[in-house]
Amino acid sequence: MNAAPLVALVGNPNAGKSALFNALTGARQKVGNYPGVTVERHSGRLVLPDGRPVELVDLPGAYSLEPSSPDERVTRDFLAGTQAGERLPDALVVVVDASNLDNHLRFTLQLIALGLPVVVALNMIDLAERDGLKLDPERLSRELGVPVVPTVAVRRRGLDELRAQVDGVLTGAPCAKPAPAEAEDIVTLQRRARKIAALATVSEAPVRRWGHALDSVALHPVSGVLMLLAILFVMFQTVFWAGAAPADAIAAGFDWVSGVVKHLMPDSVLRSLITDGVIAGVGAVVKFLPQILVMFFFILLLEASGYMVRAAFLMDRLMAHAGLSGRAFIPLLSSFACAVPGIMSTRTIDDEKDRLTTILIAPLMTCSARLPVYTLIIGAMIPNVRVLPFVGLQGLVMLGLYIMGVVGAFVVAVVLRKTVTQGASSGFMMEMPKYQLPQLNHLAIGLWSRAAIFLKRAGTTIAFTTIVLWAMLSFPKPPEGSPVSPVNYSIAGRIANGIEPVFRPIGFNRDIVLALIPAMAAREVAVAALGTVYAIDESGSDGGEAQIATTLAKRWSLPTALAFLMWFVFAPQCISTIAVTRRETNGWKWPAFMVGYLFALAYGAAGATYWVAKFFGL
Ligand SMILES: Nc1nc2c(ncn2[C@@H]2O[C@H](COP(=O)(O)OP(=O)(O)OP(=O)(O)O)[C@@H](O)[C@H]2O)c(=O)[nH]1
Ligand SMILES: [Mg+2]
Repeated sequence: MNAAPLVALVGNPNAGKSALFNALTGARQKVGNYPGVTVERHSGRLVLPDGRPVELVDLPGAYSLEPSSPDERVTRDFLAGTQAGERLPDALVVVVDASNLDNHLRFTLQLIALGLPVVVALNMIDLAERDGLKLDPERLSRELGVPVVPTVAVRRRGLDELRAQVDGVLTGAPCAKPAPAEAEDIVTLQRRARKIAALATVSEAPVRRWGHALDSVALHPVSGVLMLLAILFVMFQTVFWAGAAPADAIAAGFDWVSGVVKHLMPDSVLRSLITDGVIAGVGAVVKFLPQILVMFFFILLLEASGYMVRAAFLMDRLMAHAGLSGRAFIPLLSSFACAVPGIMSTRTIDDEKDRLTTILIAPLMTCSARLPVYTLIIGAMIPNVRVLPFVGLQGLVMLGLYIMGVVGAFVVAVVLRKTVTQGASSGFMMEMPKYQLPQLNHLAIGLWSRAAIFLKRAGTTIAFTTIVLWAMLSFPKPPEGSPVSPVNYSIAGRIANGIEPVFRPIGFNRDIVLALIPAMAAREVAVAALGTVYAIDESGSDGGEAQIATTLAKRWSLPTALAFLMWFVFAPQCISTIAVTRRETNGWKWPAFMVGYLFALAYGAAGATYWVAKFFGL
């Protein structure tokens, strides 16, 4: 006798399902396990107003029907009727948090579209009222097309009404089912949820209202993308505008130290090591600390204010076009700081192919190590002019390079998804956080830790590589009166001259080849290397660090500089990234593939840039 209808409690995590389950079933509960997984199955007996029993199951909370954990998978399978040993439920009680309505309605809409009889428990009404939010349950019921019962699970409020409505949907003639909606993408779903939530809202406190008003701009497919671009635009303009003066001050400081050392020490190999090697190399990199901090200030600000997750929502549709999971957004976003943590955080993507695609394109996100390279070349080669009153050309070029990386990543993802990592992508569900004023001390701590990481790199990897490079650039010394320059005579110079023909077709000169090889240790080393090369090469002149830019402008043509920038957009110039890819993919196959395709891309893009620029007579 298995006559008792089966009803499931379902909803977002923390909606109050278990509280409601306890209130509805009291002591009549059973705890078991779903076969094959360590997920508990809670069921109990609910008694309808006329005394008939119903089996009530409390499902694990989920954000969507696309599972990202074993718990969510149980919920999905249960609702699809494919969970082993379970039958399809006869009705659902969807529990939503009234104070967080638009977020929770998203899943509700998906659940209603399943076509099972549904009653919505509008739970936590007490918290909503405390927050100054007044809702109209009848209006909500009309918009959703299902009964809505306000409840306060912890105070046992609304339980009788809920039982009556469950009875109603179980016994009532099966109403015309809503046409099972097409699997909607997250942005559309979110927009519908927000609209319904707005219609069901009678009044709300001003703070909540502003948040909603902001969201209607920030999440709109057109105005939202414009807003995102505007924010990025301001960010890059500020990097140049606010970073330039302190950068010059730091460079002047290193020059001063170098001058003092030159004054105190007689001309010797040791003095050259200190001034041309360590000070010129490390100084060339440390100079970019202000710019990096400005950039991280923006990123931390956007994260802390609650905007970043919204940007993720906005990007989801685009990501889906590229065959990427929305979950790839956060790893890709952190790759803007550094691809290493970005690649490690792909562990949250449970589909293997999704994850692999994300790992393979993560190095295309412009990491902060490229910033010194970009800033140096742009500062030296792109005129500091205003295109419009507030729009500097240098900032625009920088934004362009970042966009180039992103566009490149999308194109690569599309290609990979059609070839080596075929498969479908899954959607993205997350709770939308409230907008918040960022806390200054959190920002300060965040900035401090970035600065520490950067300076530590400058003091270790970069200093070490620079010293090795200095040695290879300084020895052997040309004999007195030799017409060959010291750099060309050195080991490094000879190696670079040997490799240079490979890069000549894409417009690279020997200096670039010299900079690229040690830059495999860390991208910033390219800047340090140029600093050291020019310090040794121009040792006749004062050779100060601030002069790299002048030397560059003198020695490089604009097409060469642009090709060099392009190279850095695409090239896998970083050993740590390759190492972490090997670790995360358990083998050499994928890192080898990644390095191969990125070098090919970099070579092609740099070459194309060089020749197009030459063609236009730049
Ligand atoms: N003020 C108030 N608190 C509630 C209400 N319903 C539940 N809570 C509290 O909200 C918290 C989360 O409730 P749960 O019942 O554990 O939520 P859940 O939906 O089962 O969460 P998961 O099992 O994680 O999906 C608990 O601390 C409850 O006491 C309510 O109506 N009003
Ligand atoms: Mg629970």
